Amino acid sequence: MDPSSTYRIFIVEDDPWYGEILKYHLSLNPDYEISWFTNGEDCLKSIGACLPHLITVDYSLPDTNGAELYRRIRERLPDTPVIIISGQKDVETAVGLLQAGVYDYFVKDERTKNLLWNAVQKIRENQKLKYEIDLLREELGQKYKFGSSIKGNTPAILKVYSLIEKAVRTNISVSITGETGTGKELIAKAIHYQSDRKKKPFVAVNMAAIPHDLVESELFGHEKGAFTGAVSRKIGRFEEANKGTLFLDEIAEMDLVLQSKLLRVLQERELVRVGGNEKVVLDIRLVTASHKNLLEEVKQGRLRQDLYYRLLGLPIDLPPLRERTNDIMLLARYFLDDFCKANRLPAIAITSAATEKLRRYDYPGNVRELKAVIELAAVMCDGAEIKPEDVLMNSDSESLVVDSEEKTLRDYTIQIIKSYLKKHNNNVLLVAEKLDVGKSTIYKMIQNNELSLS
Ligand SMILES: Nc1ncnc2c1ncn2[C@@H]1O[C@H](COP(=O)(O)OP(=O)(O)OP(=O)(O)O)[C@@H](O)[C@H]1O
Repeated sequence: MDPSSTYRIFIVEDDPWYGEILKYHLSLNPDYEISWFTNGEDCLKSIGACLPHLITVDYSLPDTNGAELYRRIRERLPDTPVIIISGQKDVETAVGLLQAGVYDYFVKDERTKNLLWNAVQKIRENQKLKYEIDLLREELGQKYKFGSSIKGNTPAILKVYSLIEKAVRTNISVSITGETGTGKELIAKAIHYQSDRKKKPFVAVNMAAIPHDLVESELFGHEKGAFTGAVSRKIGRFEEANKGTLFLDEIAEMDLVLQSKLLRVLQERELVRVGGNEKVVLDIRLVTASHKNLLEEVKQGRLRQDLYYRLLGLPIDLPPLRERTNDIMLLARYFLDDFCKANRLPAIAITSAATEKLRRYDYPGNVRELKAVIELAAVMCDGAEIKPEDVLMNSDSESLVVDSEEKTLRDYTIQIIKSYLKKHNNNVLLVAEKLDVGKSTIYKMIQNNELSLS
């Protein structure tokens, strides 16, 4: 329900005078469409006809009370915020209602109107954000479908598609293995965004990237004061991923002590934050990835065998690109079109000699490297077609770093000019001529500190 256009508020209030006040006050915002009911049954009946974004409920009603009406609303509208407005200040009832999940509890006095006004605004803002996040997640779901962002037609990759389809039907853990850049994270996202969990978070954690002494608190969170520097409570990545998917990348990098903690959390399906007592119940799908052979890690004593079997679930092995050469040109075309679109360039062709060169290379960095090679070729070429000399593999040039992602055209331009300057002893005129750019372009980059003549 989009909360940004007409915003439907139900008021349940049997006191005609107070009901009129609330209705009048909230109607001051022309976006709000107010429906006023004097008893609980009428409100429940109307829920069937149109869905409210928010409901305010007077605690004492002729046919029911606020707690009972809240319970019945909740059965039908689990996500709609309910505010209870009561004639009496009853702390025990208020605490009980808040624990049951009502959004807020106001006592009728001179401040109620303003409190309600502010609460409605805040709730609506949150609902708008949530609505936008849902839309974005929906879009991401489309993005991570086979054929849209995961490309490949070779039997090896078709087998991977069929395993993903099997994985999304259940909540089974998935362990993905494959060399760097083969698409492990992409597959993990595809599983998440095609599963029932797609509207909940996808949280990715690279075990190799977290400093050793912070891993536990990063994964499981900590309470305020748990250790020096723990100035406030921190929610860990497991909790962040609750109801969604947790992707633990480079799982083999975990030390043995942490492995036993992880095993306990997975077995008990609950965790306790570092320095705390409260148990947090977990409902996550776990997807792990590694470029190492995990069974070999078990044999070498670096990975606990019991953890290995816990994590294994449905194993998916991603073949390196050199073993699926028939996918190279499909991927190359896809990355090239994508790059041209993102940089508003006209479509670029690939000559057959360049195709040959692209197909022959063995891509130690796999799909990620192919993507970088293609993007660089798009920059190096004459704008119409990619020729073999535009296809620069890592092995062709030490000075050109082609394995990074998400660069802009300008980043690439700077990178290339830098490498040419280095190669030609900072001879700006020669470099300008060779790259067919104006020398003033290079001088301007030097002036802007984007380049230096070192
Ligand atoms: N089949 C594919 N179709 C389209 N793009 C792909 C495919 N496989 C990988 N990619 C792209 O290649 C890049 C690297 O993929 P990803 O990060 O998923 O690899 P990875 O195996 O997780 O790498 P690492 O082990 O280094 O973390 C990403 O830009 C991804 O979108």
